[in-house]
Amino acid sequence: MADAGGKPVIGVIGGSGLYEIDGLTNTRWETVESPFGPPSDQLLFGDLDGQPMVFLPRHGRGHRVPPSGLNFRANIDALKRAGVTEILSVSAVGSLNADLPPGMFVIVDQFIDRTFAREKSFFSEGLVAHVSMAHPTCGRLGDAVEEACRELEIPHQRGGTYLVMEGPQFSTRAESELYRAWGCDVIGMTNMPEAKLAREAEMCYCTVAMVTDYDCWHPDHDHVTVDAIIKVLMDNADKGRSLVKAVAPRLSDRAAACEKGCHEALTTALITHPDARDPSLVAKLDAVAGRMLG
Ligand SMILES: CSC[C@H]1O[C@H](OP(=O)(O)O)[C@H](O)[C@@H]1O
Ligand SMILES: Nc1ncnc2[nH]cnc12
Repeated sequence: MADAGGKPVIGVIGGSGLYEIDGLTNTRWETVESPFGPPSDQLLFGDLDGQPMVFLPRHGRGHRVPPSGLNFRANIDALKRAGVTEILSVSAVGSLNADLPPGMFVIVDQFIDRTFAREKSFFSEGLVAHVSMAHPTCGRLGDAVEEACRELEIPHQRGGTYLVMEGPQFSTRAESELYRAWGCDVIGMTNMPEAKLAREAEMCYCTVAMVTDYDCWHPDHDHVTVDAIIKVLMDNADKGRSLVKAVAPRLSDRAAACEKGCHEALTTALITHPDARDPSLVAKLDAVAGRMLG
């Protein structure tokens, strides 16, 4: 359990290309068990310039787990159990927008969820909840990421819509054009239901998306391949790691409670009458919804 003495604890979910954190001291990999099953890997606990940090490689060390095989519920539940209050999600994405070339970082603020083969909620029969997803990312965490991008002179865009596809195959040209017509900026396979579950678990969540390719719509660029993605990621890995290092201290002088309301998302969400709740589900939700379930 990471303890920041009432201050925010940052958890980094590292996507493709971000498998470690620079400058982390007092590190230890620990197994965190979750009633929702095994997370992608052990969690790496450490300190970054005195700020407690927890790191989870989204696809596991060695990139073993495909997007549809990720146990998103276990990942978020384990981070919550570890004491994390704010999640910085780092992701590789394709660009759907001519103004977002490879190498650009996008501080995502909206999602369109087109996934269909994933467990999307901690809640189910026996305890029903409906949280708001109107603003799926945390503006306070987004401010910290934006300040860090500016300081490091990383080319970035504040705001953007991330289309989440099921994968694992990349999109067809017709799909890519459709998502562009919808006004989407970037495309990836992992941030949903991650963001929904972070909201249900009352944690701040913000995505920094690193553009690696133009998917398959751009007339002047080849369609995306893993090789091309890895090449851009290697060129940008240092920037991604420096960004995480620069975000962490920006949180340390803040109150743990997020003024955007992320830590109170369940206050108005539970609808099942206390007498009608399933005790076994209530027990499973001890970390995610303990604040509301007592
Ligand atoms: C490496 S190819 C595509 C892979 O990369 C992205 O994952 P992440 O968000 O974890 O960086 C994308 O969504 C695919 O899963
Ligand atoms: N074009 C793309 N489509 C889906 N996921 C991606 N991750 C990186 N580039 C991608």
